Amino acid sequence: MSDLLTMVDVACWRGGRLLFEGLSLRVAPGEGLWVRGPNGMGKSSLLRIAAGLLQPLGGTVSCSACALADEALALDRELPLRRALGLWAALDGSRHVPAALGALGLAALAEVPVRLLSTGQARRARLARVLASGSPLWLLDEPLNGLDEASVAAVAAMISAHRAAGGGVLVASHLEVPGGAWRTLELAA
Ligand SMILES: Nc1ncnc2c1ncn2[C@@H]1O[C@H](COP(=O)(O)OP(=O)(O)OP(=O)(O)O)[C@@H](O)[C@H]1O
Repeated sequence: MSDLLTMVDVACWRGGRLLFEGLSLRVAPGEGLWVRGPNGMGKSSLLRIAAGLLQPLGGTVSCSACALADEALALDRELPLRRALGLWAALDGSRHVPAALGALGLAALAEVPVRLLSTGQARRARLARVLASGSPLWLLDEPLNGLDEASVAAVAAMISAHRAAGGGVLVASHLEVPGGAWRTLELAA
């Protein structure tokens, strides 16, 4: 099966400096790749390049349909959560919203407007958005930030199931993320 993400010899210039160069990686179906490194090394920038949101200085990027969960909630604050997630699901032509709500323990909040979610609930909602998208490749930026123990377990189960179904995950995280074995990529100065 072909890779979900391939980067070859990628370089990134941001904030007036070279963050990294000569970076190559791949994520195959079922795989997880964990990007580590100190603050400011370019982990989030790497995910944005993979998502096509940031132009690399050099190199080539080939990425299947992907969904990025970063700091941005990217959900309409005025809509009930179920409908806000539905906009993302519709974009990909999939119907994964009930599964996403259930997986992140958000089913009881389906009709609550996004703006009323607590900080932790909103963090779970940004991950539910990724699941709802039905995308084969997930790009997760610090997915465990601000999550309680039960939510971390839910994220682990969600990642395991996604990988078992042939999905791939590229995660940037300071904490070890459960959900299967990870290959690691260290961004260092
Ligand atoms: N929008 C932007 N414009 C200019 N420079 C930026 C922008 N976003 C980030 N940078 C710079 O790019 C560098 C890498 O940032 P990035 O967020 O990719 O690092 P990171 O490894 O994810 O950091 P952290 O672990 O703190 O989240 C930093 O020096 C940062 O100041």
